[in-house]
Amino acid sequence: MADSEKPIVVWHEHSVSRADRETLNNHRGCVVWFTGLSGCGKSTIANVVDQMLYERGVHSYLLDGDNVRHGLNATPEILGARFGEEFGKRFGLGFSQQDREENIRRVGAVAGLMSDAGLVTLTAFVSPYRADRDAVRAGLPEGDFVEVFVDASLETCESRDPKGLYKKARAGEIGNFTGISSPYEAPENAELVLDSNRLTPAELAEQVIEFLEKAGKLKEMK
Ligand SMILES: Nc1ncnc2c1ncn2[C@@H]1O[C@H](COP(=O)(O)OS(=O)(=O)O)[C@@H](OP(=O)(O)O)[C@H]1O
Ligand SMILES: Nc1ncnc2c1ncn2[C@@H]1O[C@H](COP(=O)(O)OP(=O)(O)O)[C@@H](O)[C@H]1O
Repeated sequence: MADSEKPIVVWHEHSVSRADRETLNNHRGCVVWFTGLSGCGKSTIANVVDQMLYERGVHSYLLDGDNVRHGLNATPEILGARFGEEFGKRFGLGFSQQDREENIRRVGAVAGLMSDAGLVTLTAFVSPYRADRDAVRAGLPEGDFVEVFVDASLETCESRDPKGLYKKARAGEIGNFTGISSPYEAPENAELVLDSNRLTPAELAEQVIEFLEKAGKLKEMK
C-alpha cells in the first residue's frame, strides 16, 4: 500500500482525565473479568455484584456475553437476519477459536474505555482461552484487570443447563461447545477463584466485593 493510501488515525487527548472522573465518582475504575464454563454462574454472580455496587453508590456496568452477542458482537445469524447473509458472515462472530479471540479483544477494548470512564466494569464471558484473557490484561493499566475464575465442574454446569445447550451439544446439535467439543483453559493466576460448586451466588458476590474493597477499588477519593 502506498503511503498516500494508508488510513491516518491520530490519538486525540481529552481534557477530562480518568483521575478527574474517578474523583467525581468517588471511587476507582477497573475491570472485573468473570470467566468460566457456560452455566458456572458468571452472569448470576456478576449481576449480584452489580446490584451490591449500585446500592453502595458505586458506578458500575455489566457487559454480559449473551447480551453483547446480540449487539456489538452479534452472531452471523443475528446480523444475517438484519443485513443479509453475506454481511452476517463478514462481520458476525461465532464460536470458532478465532471468533472468540476477536470477541474477547473487542470486549476488552470496550471494558478498557469504560474503566477509563471511571466505572467498575464487570464482564461475564466464557473467554476460554488464557492467551485472550492475558492479552486483555496486558492492554490495561497495571492493576486494572481483576480476573475472577468462576469455578464449577463440567458436571455441575451440565446438571444446571438452564438453556438446554449442554443437551444439544451432547446430541451434536451445537458444535465447538466449551467443555464438550471446545477447550476451556482455566486461569493459573486469577485474582479470585469462586467455588461455584458449593457456595451460593450471594456468598460468592460477597467475596468479590470484599476483594475489591481490600484492593482499594471502592475506596472513597474525596
Ligand atoms: N459453542 C458455544 N460454546 C459456548 N457457549 C455458547 C456456544 N454457543 C452458544 N453459546 C452461548 O453463548 C454464550 C457464550 O458467549 P461468550 O461471548 O461468553 O463466549 S466466548 O467468550 O466468546 O467464548 C454462552 O453463554 P453462558 O452460558 O452465559 O456462558 C452460551 O449461552
Ligand atoms: N453458585 C451457584 N450455585 C447454584 N446455582 C447457581 C450458582 N450460580 C449460578 N447458578 C444457577 O446456574 C444457572 C447458570 O447460571 P448463569 O449465571 O446463567 O451462568 P453463566 O453466565 O456462567 O452461563 C442459573 O440457573 C443460576 O441460577
